Amino acid sequence: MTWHIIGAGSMGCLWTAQFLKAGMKPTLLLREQRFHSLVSTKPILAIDELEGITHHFTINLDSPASLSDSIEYLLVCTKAQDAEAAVHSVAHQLSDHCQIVLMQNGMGSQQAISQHFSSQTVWAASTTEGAWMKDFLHVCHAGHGSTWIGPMSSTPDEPSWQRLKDALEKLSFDIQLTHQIEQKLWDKLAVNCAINGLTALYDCRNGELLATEERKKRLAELTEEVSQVREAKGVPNCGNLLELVHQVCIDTAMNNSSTCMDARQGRATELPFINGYLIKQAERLGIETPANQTLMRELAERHIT
Ligand SMILES: NC(=O)C1=CN([C@@H]2O[C@H](COP(=O)(O)OP(=O)(O)OC[C@H]3O[C@@H](n4cnc5c(N)ncnc54)[C@H](OP(=O)(O)O)[C@@H]3O)[C@@H](O)[C@H]2O)C=CC1
Ligand SMILES: CC(C)(CO)C(=O)C(=O)O
Repeated sequence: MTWHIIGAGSMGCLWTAQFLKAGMKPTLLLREQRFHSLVSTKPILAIDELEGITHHFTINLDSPASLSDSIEYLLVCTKAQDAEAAVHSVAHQLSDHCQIVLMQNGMGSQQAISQHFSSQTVWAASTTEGAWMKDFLHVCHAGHGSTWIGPMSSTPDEPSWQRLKDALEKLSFDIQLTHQIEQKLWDKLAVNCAINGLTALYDCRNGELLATEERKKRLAELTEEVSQVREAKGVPNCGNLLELVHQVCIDTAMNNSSTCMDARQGRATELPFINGYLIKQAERLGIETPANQTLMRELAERHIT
């Protein structure tokens, strides 16, 4: 069984390395230009493990336009704003029974892809694994975590669950297939709605959001609005969301959030799929979200979008 991974950034390289470590032969799909610049080289993927060891693997690279294989398992590791285009770019090669796993933060891209690719089985993942890129095809595994994967499309039949389970079973990551992926996505959305935008606004580490009463108040207001929308959509709360947000601030105290890093580097952020998604859902339900709207306005004034 062969996995194709699209997006050769932190997550794409991290997961590709896991398949290689497990003795599988994944293909990593690059953007056309990047792929063609590498055609005459023998590409090596390097991963710095948390334990201090660096592993090197020779790797199969390809690009959406050059690809001749049919795709049976596709792992999508782009940012949320690029995910739909990435899946469309390989649509011609997706087999009818292809399993597509979406690794994006935020929400909205998963729903759009699962609606469009209704003949394939679309799964969404939520992960607490952490990784960052040291260089092109050189990834650092920054933190061990867990990954939950569940169906976005109407519940897949038993053979589809089994096929996905089999395709992942050799990996040493903690992976749980779940019927409750929507709850996991909403938990992560609450964390990202509260932490990501504020860290970009204050240009601070995650832990510094707990440093003043004013920041803690904003965390609480942002999280409360996520709770209200989630409840109105009928997604059960599995615990206290604000406690979860505080715990993530503590556990990742020294980290700069992905949005803070994107803002520093003048890149587009995933906020339209985080606070932007929440605001749109709230509008449909007639719920006010002043904390999230104020935050998005303040960020836009600083050209963080
Ligand atoms: N890094 C982490 O620790 C974690 C990340 N996540 C989530 O995982 C997702 C991926 O994040 P991450 O890996 O960090 O992001 P990166 O920006 O590091 O990687 C995304 C990669 O996808 C490539 N890409 C985008 N569109 C295409 C396309 N059409 N064809 C081929 N390649 C494409 C990008 O290329 P280019 O640079 O040219 O655009 C880039 O190399 C995000 O939603 C993120 O929030 C979740 C948990 C942890
Ligand atoms: C959990 C958190 C906030 C960790 O930094 C994250 O998901 C991100 O940075 O995007």
